[in-house]
Amino acid sequence: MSQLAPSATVTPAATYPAIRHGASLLLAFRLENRPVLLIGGGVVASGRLFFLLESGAHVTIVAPLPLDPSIAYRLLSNPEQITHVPRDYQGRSDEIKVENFAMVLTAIDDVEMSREVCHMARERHVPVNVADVPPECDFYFGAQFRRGPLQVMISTQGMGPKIGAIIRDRLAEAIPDDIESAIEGVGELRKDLRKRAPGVGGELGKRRMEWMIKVCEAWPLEDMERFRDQDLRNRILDEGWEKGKVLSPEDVGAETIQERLARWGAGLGDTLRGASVGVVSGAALGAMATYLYLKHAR
Ligand SMILES: C[C@@]1(CC(=O)O)c2cc3[nH]c(cc4nc(cc5[nH]c(cc(n2)[C@H]1CCC(=O)O)[C@@](C)(CC(=O)O)[C@@H]5CCC(=O)O)C(CC(=O)O)=C4CCC(=O)O)c(CCC(=O)O)c3CC(=O)O
Ligand SMILES: NC(=O)C1=CN([C@@H]2O[C@H](COP(=O)(O)OP(=O)(O)OC[C@H]3O[C@@H](n4cnc5c(N)ncnc54)[C@H](O)[C@@H]3O)[C@@H](O)[C@H]2O)C=CC1
Repeated sequence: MSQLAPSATVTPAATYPAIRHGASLLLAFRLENRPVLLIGGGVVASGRLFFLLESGAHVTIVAPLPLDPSIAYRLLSNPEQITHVPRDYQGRSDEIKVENFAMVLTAIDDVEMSREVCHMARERHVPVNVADVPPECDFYFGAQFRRGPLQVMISTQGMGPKIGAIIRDRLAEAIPDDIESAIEGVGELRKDLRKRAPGVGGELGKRRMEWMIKVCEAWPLEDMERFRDQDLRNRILDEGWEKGKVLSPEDVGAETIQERLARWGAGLGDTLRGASVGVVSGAALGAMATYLYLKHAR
């Protein structure tokens, strides 16, 4: 309870949403290069490992052999991100201490050991997830999908993980195709804007944010991938930002052939970088060009 300052005005309660307890705090946890302890080597641990590797964490896995095949594969494919200790975790007597990690996860079929690990982690204020015992989780995983920079997670507060996965599949279907290009385009535009109007906060920061909000509102999601084109970004900044205006897609006109080719070039580059074959034949290039054409032509 706090004492309101005498000058504070209280707005009627109806103005603000009511607090409904029972929610989790949804966050995007940044783990790049941070150490995480993963105990267990089965199929659930394998799912945890995948998401940890994508986040850039360094994972210490303590689990006896045999490991789930996908974990064995990751040990070979991402050795720099994983340390494997091939034995059972011993709880309090183990020389691997929970306090040396940013996060601790157990995915084992030993509830007593899981409970011990949970207590150890909580004593040291290290966030912990125990896959088989929800009350021993400081945070839950959720059903999720990723499209480039976009990540979506569904939580049902532990009530129904499978229904969470079904809802996730429906949401994924509803997201426009190639949303990653739209987000990348906006990211590039924000980066260029910051070069012209650098710094944090202040009047300039306010103007920058107001302008970005208006740009995002003026452009349909499906068109924002065009911001990946440098010439278009320059135009939007020169004729828009510099003059206190916001250009809409109508203002800049339909995409020019040059812009489209530039975007295709970027797309083709990505495709080639992602290709697992070293040599791409002329026929394959032609097929890729057709694919990109169909993908981008509207
Ligand atoms: C609390 C939580 C803790 C945590 O794990 O963080 C938890 C707990 C438990 N799950 C159990 C069972 C199953 N879990 C799944 C699947 C997933 N479980 C996930 C998350 C969570 N599971 C957290 C809450 C999430 C939320 O709030 O919605 C998902 C979303 C994410 C992920 O794990 O990566 C992933 C789907 C990902 C995907 O499909 O993409 C399936 C289905 C399947 O395998 O296909 C089954 C069998 C069917 C069923 O039981 O529904 C049991 C054993 C129950 C028992 O013994 O009967 C417990 C323990 C308990 O409930 O007591
Ligand atoms: N949260 C979730 O989404 C789900 C949770 N579960 C629960 O999660 C737990 C793990 O599930 P699975 O991976 O399917 O089990 P699993 O039986 O395939 O794997 C268990 C792993 O833990 C290892 N292990 C056991 N004691 C250990 C110790 N002291 N130290 C290190 N490793 C140890 C085993 O060697 C094995 O590799 C189970 O209790 C299961 O009920 C199951 C399905 C989904």
